[in-house]
Amino acid sequence: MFFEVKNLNKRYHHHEVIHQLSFSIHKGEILVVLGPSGCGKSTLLSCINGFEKVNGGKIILEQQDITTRLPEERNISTVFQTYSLFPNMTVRQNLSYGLKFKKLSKIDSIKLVNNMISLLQLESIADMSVTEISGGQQQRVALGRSLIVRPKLLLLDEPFSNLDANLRLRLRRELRKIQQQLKMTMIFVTHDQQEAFALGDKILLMNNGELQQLATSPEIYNNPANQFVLSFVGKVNHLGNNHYTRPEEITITSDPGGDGIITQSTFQGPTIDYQVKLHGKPYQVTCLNRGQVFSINERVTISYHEKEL
Ligand SMILES: Nc1ncnc2c1ncn2[C@@H]1O[C@H](COP(=O)(O)OP(=O)(O)OP(=O)(O)O)[C@@H](O)[C@H]1O
Repeated sequence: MFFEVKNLNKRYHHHEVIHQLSFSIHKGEILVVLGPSGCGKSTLLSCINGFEKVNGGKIILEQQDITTRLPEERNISTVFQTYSLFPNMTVRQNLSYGLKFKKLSKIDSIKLVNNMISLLQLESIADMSVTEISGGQQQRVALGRSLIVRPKLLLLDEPFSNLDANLRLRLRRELRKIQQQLKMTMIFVTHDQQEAFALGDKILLMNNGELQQLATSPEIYNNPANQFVLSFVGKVNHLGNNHYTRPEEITITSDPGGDGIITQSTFQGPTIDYQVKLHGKPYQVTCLNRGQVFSINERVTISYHEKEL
């Protein structure tokens, strides 16, 4: 296995933030760490990159135990939410900064910087100060600065959360492409489910410092391991005794004699969200918008398959 975390424990004073966490990653994979605010995602990254000491367990990179190594001796790079670029330098100078410690010839350094500029499409802003470029461009430079030193493992801590929705989407796609081109192994932290589903080869879902499920996006969504996972990813209608159905698994049919009644309707464009009341119980329903729109107070019948945890 390329990278392994075994029985990791981390405490701040007496507060245990990570408890017996174990997982592994293949080379060239993106693992997305997903979980609610405060569940320990950033702390996990800090233990992996060595900014924080662990209280138990092992961290192994390419069969080498790196648990107690200094951050600069781990061959791991981190991209943060705040870009932390050098404000008095140009894009090119920011990119070349990390290479100073690499004992490369000047020509090789220039070549690597130029390659990174073209990989990240930064040609038109390469000689501008980083204070003069947009947030999306700054984040691309921060990514480039981490990639240029060719770490064995790249950690990304909510790198796109300061950017608007469209830019996030674009950078997510670009990151995926670059990751595949460079065959880079990455751990990407987010609390955004859509981002996790779109990016992760695997998703590690955490709560209160404990692993809840480690699986692909479809597995997590379609076969949640427990109640926490079921409720954390997507919407759900709980039917009692660990039975449930997802809103998109319910079909509505217009029926003047039906027992269901439409009580809420939210038009989303490609989909429409309804609340249907049936025998006093509200059901969340998501329908593909195929032209039929149900009205509030319209009588309907609903049908669905129950699933069991
Ligand atoms: N340096 C620290 N000293 C003491 N407690 C800390 C420290 N850093 C984090 N914590 C606590 O550890 C817990 C986990 O924090 P962490 O930042 O890892 O969570 P997170 O999942 O990354 O949250 P978010 O999504 O909000 O960034 C929180 O209860 C936090 O208050």
